[in-house]
Amino acid sequence: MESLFGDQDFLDKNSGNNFADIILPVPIPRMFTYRIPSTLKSEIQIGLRVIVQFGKKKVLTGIIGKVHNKPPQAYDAKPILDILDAEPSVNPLQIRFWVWMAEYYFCHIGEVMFAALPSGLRLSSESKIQVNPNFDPETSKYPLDIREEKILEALENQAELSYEDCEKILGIKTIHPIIKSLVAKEAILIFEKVQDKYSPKVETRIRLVPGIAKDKNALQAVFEAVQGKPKQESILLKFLRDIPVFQRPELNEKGLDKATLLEEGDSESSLKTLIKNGVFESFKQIVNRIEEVEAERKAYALSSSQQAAFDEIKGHFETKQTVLLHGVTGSGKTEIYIQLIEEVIDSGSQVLLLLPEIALTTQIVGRLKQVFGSKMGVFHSKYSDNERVEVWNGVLSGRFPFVVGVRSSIFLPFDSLGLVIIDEEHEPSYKQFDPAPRFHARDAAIMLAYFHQAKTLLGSATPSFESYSNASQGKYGYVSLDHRFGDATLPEFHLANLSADRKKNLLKLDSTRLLREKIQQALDQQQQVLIFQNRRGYSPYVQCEDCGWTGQCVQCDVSLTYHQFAEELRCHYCGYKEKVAQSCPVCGSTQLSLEGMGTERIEESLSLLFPEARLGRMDLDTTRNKHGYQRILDEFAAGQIDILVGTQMITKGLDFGNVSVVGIWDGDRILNFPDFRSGERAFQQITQVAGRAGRREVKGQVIIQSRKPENEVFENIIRGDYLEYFRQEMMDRKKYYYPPYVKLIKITTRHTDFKTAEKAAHALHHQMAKIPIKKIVLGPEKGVIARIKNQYQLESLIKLEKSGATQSVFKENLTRIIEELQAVPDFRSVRWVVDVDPN
Ligand SMILES: Nc1ncnc2c1ncn2[C@@H]1O[C@H](COP(=O)(O)OP(=O)(O)OP(=O)(O)O)[C@@H](O)[C@H]1O
Ligand SMILES: [Zn+2]
Repeated sequence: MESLFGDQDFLDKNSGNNFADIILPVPIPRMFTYRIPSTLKSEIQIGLRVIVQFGKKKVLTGIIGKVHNKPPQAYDAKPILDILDAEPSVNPLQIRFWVWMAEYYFCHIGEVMFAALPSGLRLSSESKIQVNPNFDPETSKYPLDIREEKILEALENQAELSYEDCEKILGIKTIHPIIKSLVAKEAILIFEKVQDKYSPKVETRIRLVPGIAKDKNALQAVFEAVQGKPKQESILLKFLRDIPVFQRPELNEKGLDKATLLEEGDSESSLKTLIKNGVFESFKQIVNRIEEVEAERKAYALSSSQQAAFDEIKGHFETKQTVLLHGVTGSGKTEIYIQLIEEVIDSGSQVLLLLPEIALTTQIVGRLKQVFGSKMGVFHSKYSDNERVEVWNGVLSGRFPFVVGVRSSIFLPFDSLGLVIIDEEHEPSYKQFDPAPRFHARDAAIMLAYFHQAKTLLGSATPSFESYSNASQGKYGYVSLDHRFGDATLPEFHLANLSADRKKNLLKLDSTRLLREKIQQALDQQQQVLIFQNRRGYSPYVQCEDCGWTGQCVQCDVSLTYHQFAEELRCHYCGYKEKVAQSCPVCGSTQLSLEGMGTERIEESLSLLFPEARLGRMDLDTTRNKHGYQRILDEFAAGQIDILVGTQMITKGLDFGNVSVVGIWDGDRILNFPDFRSGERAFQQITQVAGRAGRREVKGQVIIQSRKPENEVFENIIRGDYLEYFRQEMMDRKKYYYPPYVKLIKITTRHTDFKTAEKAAHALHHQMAKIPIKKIVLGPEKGVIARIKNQYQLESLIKLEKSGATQSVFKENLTRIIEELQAVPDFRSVRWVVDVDPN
């Protein structure tokens, strides 16, 4: 990858420049240029929040992206009205990264900004203000003037005010100087929506008043006074047990959290009495939401092959930015990461470790926490916004030199990354599907590392073909670990023939005899079993046996999945639900049958087949709340579940010693993915889930059920022959022009009316064909799902040669074409969604 623009624009501060490009929270493709008034010149800096006028009436808050001396050609630059903060909110490297992302993924820079900023810092077309919860008028260093006080008064009655509200309250036209001053005085915060407000977590703490804490006689007197009042006495004793005031006076200073003091059931009113009588005092303190955990162990010593891999990685880093670590499942990649991370943070640089989905990888996060303790920040997708702001601030303040996070953690305010690690780099979930920016976190992270001049390590047991081919061409360093850590060996594979079993009447509730036997053996030896099926719910189709009717979503062209627990039919695309009909809505027949197996139904079948086994299920439906996933994992780890049925959630990173059997319920379903990557994905998915078996002493066995076990993909997987499989597939990719040989761009045309969508898609196609570069334009064709949420989807696929220049020409033209089409009256409400490097 190459930088698309020069470095100097982004690195220099303002040196007599007259113009600034501002990133605004509005849907315009690029930054907008404003004039820097001479009064602000000395303060202008990249990353500062500023106030500008946009259009006739709107006043917006934006971020300075660039300063320069080129006046805009198409319009007269308006002046920047004011600067909001003394310090920039984002650093120049971040801005540079945003610009790259908007350009590469063909979206608005405002959209990137929106994805990147936690809402506490986010800007929108209607910024609002709230009281800063840390603000205390009594102790504030900065006196407020009358108008400022008026605004704060108004905020006492109303949680939030818009700029316009403020203007009305004061009866003036230009509110921004006052807002700015209030922000500078730390009296208010600017935010976007009420529910996004950042509020620090406040704890009430209790301590002995100084007169008592420093005087044994005074304390003695207190004890005498509470004699006969056992409730008060008990609180006093509890306090002194936790805080030995005379030996450790500093602990009394810090106080004891009120909740802890009262946790053994002591009464709140007795505590109040003690406070009223001048024994205790209470005070408030802002605390971290993110728990502090001390490191509990040192990194393990590496085995000799791990050490060799570690040395090779570092050797490659001498000459290459990126290295691919191809290590089979259970080879101990995580321990190698740990050593590298330690080295880099010891040298004073930052480290980012990306994981496909934190909730799905709590085990690895736990292992890292043991080693890095409170130096490590965790950036979850299930975190609340407040928690995100704390991680953001932790990176800024240096509290977290190391962050483990999901794809959006690439936007954190790093200023000196030394290393970025992307674990399970092949994972499709690294790609953001919706909304824009539709970025691939692996590719974006490589770019981010490049901007920081940092190294990137990609780790996987089943590398993506993109990365493997980059490695085989020498663009990336390549390091391989081909056996498991310790004495563990790779699992043994068996194919179980569904068709043959059916003919011989051996099939029971869709399970083959072989699978049942292997499960039984595992249960007999107190070993655990994982069953994988990539389909949640009970059954994916409800069908009328008389007329063939199937239950369809009213808004999407997909069949509804039956969920037995909820007794509902649900659409997995839009969330539509309906109660199950007792009879067919078309012919009235009551012969409705449930076709196909989802995880819910498999769990039920297994409980019938193995009544003595304890079953568990892990899928989106059982893990919706924040701790659902962890609970199931804990039960599994504690041996309270014998057979765990799950979707792709059970394929990632699980490291349990007692799993001896992995069953793949429907191997064919994995292969039948309507996509050029289906083979690659099948290889990855099956190898990964199989890799959960036999990770310690017990030998692992994997059973794949299939109607067509002779498929050669299975053969390659079973032989574990990644390279052979890669070679075969790459020949096809080359022949039919697919990545990594070409660059793909998918454009989806959406509209509620099919005819309009079709017309618009053809018009687009026609225009794109005229762009004067080498390319292949396919389509437009109905999407895999022709209609989602009442929007028809038509897809065009563009294949470009892999050169930066070609892509720029194409994207420039595409911007123009879409703008022109949007001006056509018929197409005004058509939406075009551009997806670069689609999954
Ligand atoms: N040097 C070491 N000393 C002690 N234990 C180790 C060492 N290296 C790895 N292990 C243990 O071996 C097991 C497998 O290692 P790890 O989970 O890191 O493998 P992995 O390559 O990440 O596997 P996967 O790709 O399947 O997730 C873990 O339980 C880990 O704690
Ligand atoms: Zn739907």
